[in-house]
Order: sequence, then C-alpha cells, then structure tokens
Amino acid sequence: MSSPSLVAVVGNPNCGKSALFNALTGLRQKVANYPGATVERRTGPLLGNDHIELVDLPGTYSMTPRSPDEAVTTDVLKGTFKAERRPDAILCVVDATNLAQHLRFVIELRALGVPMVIALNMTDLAARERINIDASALAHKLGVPVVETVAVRKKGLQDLKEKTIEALQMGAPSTLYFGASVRDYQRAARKIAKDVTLSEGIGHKTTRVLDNVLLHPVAGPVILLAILFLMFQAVFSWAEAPMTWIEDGIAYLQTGVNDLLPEGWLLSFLSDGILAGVGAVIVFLPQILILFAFILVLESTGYMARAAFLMDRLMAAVGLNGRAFIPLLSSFACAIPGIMAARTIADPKDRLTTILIAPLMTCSARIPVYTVLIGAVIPNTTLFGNWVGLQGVVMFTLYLAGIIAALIVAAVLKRTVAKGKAHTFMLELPKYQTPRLAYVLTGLYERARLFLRRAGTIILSVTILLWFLASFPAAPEGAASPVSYSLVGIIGGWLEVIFAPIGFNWEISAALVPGMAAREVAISALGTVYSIGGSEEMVEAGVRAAIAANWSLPTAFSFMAWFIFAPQCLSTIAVTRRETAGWKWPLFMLGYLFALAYIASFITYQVASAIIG
Ligand SMILES: Nc1nc2c(ncn2[C@@H]2O[C@H](COP(=O)(O)OP(=O)(O)OP(=O)(O)O)[C@@H](O)[C@H]2O)c(=O)[nH]1
Ligand SMILES: [Mg+2]
Repeated sequence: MSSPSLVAVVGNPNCGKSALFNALTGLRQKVANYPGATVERRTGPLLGNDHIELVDLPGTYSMTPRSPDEAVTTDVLKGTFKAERRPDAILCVVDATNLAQHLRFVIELRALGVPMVIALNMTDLAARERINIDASALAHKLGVPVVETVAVRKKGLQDLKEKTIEALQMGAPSTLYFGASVRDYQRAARKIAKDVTLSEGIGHKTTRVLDNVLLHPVAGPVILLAILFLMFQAVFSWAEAPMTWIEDGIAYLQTGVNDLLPEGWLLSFLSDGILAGVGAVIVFLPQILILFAFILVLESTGYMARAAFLMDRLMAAVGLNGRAFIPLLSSFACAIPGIMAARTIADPKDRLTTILIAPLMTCSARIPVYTVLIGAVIPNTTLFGNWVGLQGVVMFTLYLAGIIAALIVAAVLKRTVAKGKAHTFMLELPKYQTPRLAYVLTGLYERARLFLRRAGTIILSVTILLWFLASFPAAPEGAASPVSYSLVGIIGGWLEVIFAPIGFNWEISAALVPGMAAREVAISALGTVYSIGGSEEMVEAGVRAAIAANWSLPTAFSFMAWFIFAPQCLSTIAVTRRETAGWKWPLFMLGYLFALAYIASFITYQVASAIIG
C-alpha cells in the first residue's frame, strides 16, 4: 500500500483551522513536537479515509514568516522543512467575516501550484453580521473549489471531504496570475472580495465609513494629532490629584517612622533612603497608567492600527515602519514597556532600531528633573501676550529635541548597523470595535506590575546604595559639606575632571553617580549633595534654590541637554539585554547615548558660555 496523501490545513491565525482539523480527523490525532522546535505537530487520518493524512499547521498571514511558528508553516509548504514532506494538497481555511484580508494569503498559496480546496469558515458569524458572500463566484475567480463551513458545528464537512479527495485526484489547478508583489496580491484580494461580496455586513460598512474620515490624507493626520494632544493633556492634568495622594501617603509614612524611631542612621535609612527613594518613583504610576489606558483603549477599538498606518510615511522617511509608532508612543511613559512592545515589529532590523531609539523619547522619569531645572533657571514669563508660558516652551523644546534626535539616530542606524531591505508596509486594518474592558484592565495591570517591580527592585537597591555611598565614610563633626567626605563626594571628584568641559561642577558630578541608575533619583541625589533634607517638596524647593544660586546658566542648559540623551536607567539596559538576547546591543546603546549626551552638552555649554559670557 502506498503512503497516504498529505493534506496541510493552513490559513491566517484564528480562522478555525484546528477546529476544522479536529472535526475532520475525529479523535485519532497524533500530537508531537517537531524536532528542535517548540511547535506542535498535529496529524491524523481523515475520518473514513485512511489514505489521506491531515496536518494542522500554525497560522500565518503570508509566505513571509514573521515568527518561528510561522516559518514552520511556510517551510512545510515550500517543501524545505526537514521533518515534514511537502503536502500533496492544501486545505486553506478562510474567515468569512474577514474575506479581503484572508484572501491575500490564499492568492499567495495559489501560486504554489499545489491542489487546493478552500473552506469558507465561520459562515454562521458572517450570517449574523449580515455578510453575504457568493461562494461559487469566489470558486470561479480563484479556480479552486470553495466549501462553506461552520467548523464548530461540523457543518459542510462532508462536502469538504469530497472536494478534498477530488482535488487530490485532479492534481494541480491551472495557474492564474495575480501579480508579482505582495501589494499586487493585496490589491487582487481586495478586488475579488469586493466582487464576490453581495452584502458587506454592518461592521464592515461602519468601518468603511469611519475610515473614509480617519484615514483621509488631510483629516486623518489632523485627527491623530488632536487625539495625541488630548492624550498628553489628560496625562498631566488627570494625574495631578492621584500624584498628590501618593506624595501625601509617603509623607505620612515618613512622619510615622519619624515618630517611632529615635534619631540615627536607621531612621535616616528608612525615611531619607527607602521611603523617599521609592516614593519618588511610584509617584509616576498615575501618569503611566493614564497614558496606557489611552493606548490600550485606542488599540482595542482598532484605531491604533490606523495611527500606525498614518505614521508610516513619516517613519518610512527615516527607514522605520509604522509599527514602531506604538512602542515609541509607549516610551513617553516609560521605555521599558515601549521596548517590549517592539516585539510586534516583525523585521528584526526595524525592531532593533526601534529598541535603540526608545530611550530618546522623554519618559516620565525625566519630568521632575526638567521641572526643577526649568523652575530654577527659566523665568516664569509669558510670550505672545499672555498666551504661551516660556517655561512650557522650554519643556516642549526638550521633548521635541528627544524626538528629532530619535529620528536622526534611526536614519543613521538604518544606514549602518541596522541596515536592511526596505519593506512594504503590510498591516491588517481590523474592523472597528467597541473597546473591551477586560483587555484594557489586564493590559493596565501588566504595565503597573512591570513598573512597580522596577520600583521595588532596581530603584530600591539604588536608593540603598546611594544612601550608603552618601553616608560613609562619615564626615567630621560640624563639616560644612558632609557629603564631600563620603564615597559619593570622592567619586564625584574624579568625575569632575571628565565633566568639567561640559560645565558640570563637583555637585553635579557627584549626583550623577546614583543618577546613572535611575533618572528620578537625580533630584534627591542633588538634595543629598547640597545637604537638603525633609519631605520631597522641601527637597525639590531646596534644590531649585541651590541651582538658581550656584549654577551658571550654561551649566543648567548643559545639564538639560545631558538629560535628553544620557542613558540613566539600569532597567532599560536590562530589558534591552533581554529583548536582544545578549550584551552587544545594550552596550552599543549605552555607548552611543553617552557619546550623544556628552557632545550635546559640550556644544550647549560652549555655545551658551560664548553668548552669555
Ligand atoms: N462561530 C464559529 N466559531 C468558530 C468556527 N470555527 C472556529 N471557531 C472558533 O474560533 C476560534 C479559533 O479556532 P481555532 O480552530 O483555534 O483557530 P486556528 O485557526 O486553529 O487558530 P491558530 O491555530 O491560533 O492559528 C475558536 O474559539 C473556535 O471555537 C466557526 O465556523 N464558527
Ligand atoms: Mg490552531
């Protein structure tokens, strides 16, 4: 007896392949792992016909794989996969509620020249959405049989079996030409879907109407800008109250500890070290959660995919694609979730570039540093009548400087270390939906957990280390600047030599020691250096006064420039190491950011000194 014919069940993710495979094979399946891969190999004979063996392959969007799972499918289909022979026929599953999108892959598969049958699945859902597809017209256009199915109710299976057996007997269908590029395929898919769709259904109609406005070449970008503006506005205004609660809570705890413990190193450690340090970090939680609430809601409505689409042209100018938009937007809250979100970028070079520029987006940890600096050196005056505050303009400029630097760096990286071929942007635009609360809440929980873990581990250890470095060796009784005797002071003294050309004095150099680990601690570190104690507000006010009194303007500007670029977050380095699986890229990131920071500060300092004198 000859070996059975192999029929591969393929299609886009989540279209019902496994449900169909289960229904067609009954319970006689074999499940094993492909050697060396974590991908499951699920096979089983067709019910009632042992001469046909079905294999359920991982879902994929195209013949260009985006993940190792998808690569298994495409390799098997091309016949280049070692652990599986090339299938004799393809059973391609298509989601009837999303025809245009799924057809693109069908057209690509059609070019393989293998016998093929299409299961137009989920026809029950399509009927519910009042989508009406002419299956025989579709079969005619594609030149292969199309069978309407409902996999979960075993509807259409008998017909599907018969058509599959027939297709195997008839051999490869005649070749049809749909074009040469992915864009051609997409265009052909849209055209066919349009031609065979008798009624497009309610959801598609709404989506089409909305997209006419939201993807409009002029109105689209304007609306996107307005949404982003509102979003950042909300992040700052809504977060104000909860941030005050957190600050009050920490102050309350500090008072409690102060009442409980006698004056001494333990009190200092708990109150000035741990509570002040960790408090300075978790105070950003409200801002981060509000920004992510916006992102997650917009994502679950389907709008974020449109935003990426709109941003694609701008991103393409520097060699990135639109998918980098969401990771970079997230990085305005914190680079860590931003870098992790870069996983959605399929192209490894694009993903790497996105990860490397994420720290240039102004994260919320820079805000208190900017606020204190601006408060200290920029006069609180208004421009253009009473419309625009000068301090606000400087803040905006600092944000903008980060974005522009990121675009330039991306352009350079894409031409050098992350050189890759240009990609056509293929993003499936999902139907619009009402946002799902569960999705938003689990997303928020995940972000909060990540962030708090960082506060609880890295920031906590840094705070402890800082406290130790600043407290020992102890200064002699009555010393004017106790810190100068401590380890922080000693290390600051060494660093001052390096930082003198960019205008940093001993105090800044000393504060940079702990500030390298996490940006937020820079202000409390300056407080320590200037021997300013008390609650967070008192430290901020004290540091502001100290800067105004002791720093020259060029030094303050140079420090701002430093903060735009310098890598000062251990967690970012750690997450980059994890996401790029090695030390090469995090070290590269450290190096280029330091170089950029030093050069920017040097230029700022020298130019400002020349102008101001
Ligand atoms: N209403 C309806 N639901 C279906 C149908 N076919 C599958 N489903 C459901 O759709 C979901 C996805 O089905 P799967 O069979 O896991 O899809 P898949 O294509 O194997 O997905 P991946 O392996 O992740 O690519 C499941 O919840 C199924 O129960 C159908 O014809 N009608
Ligand atoms: Mg499956």
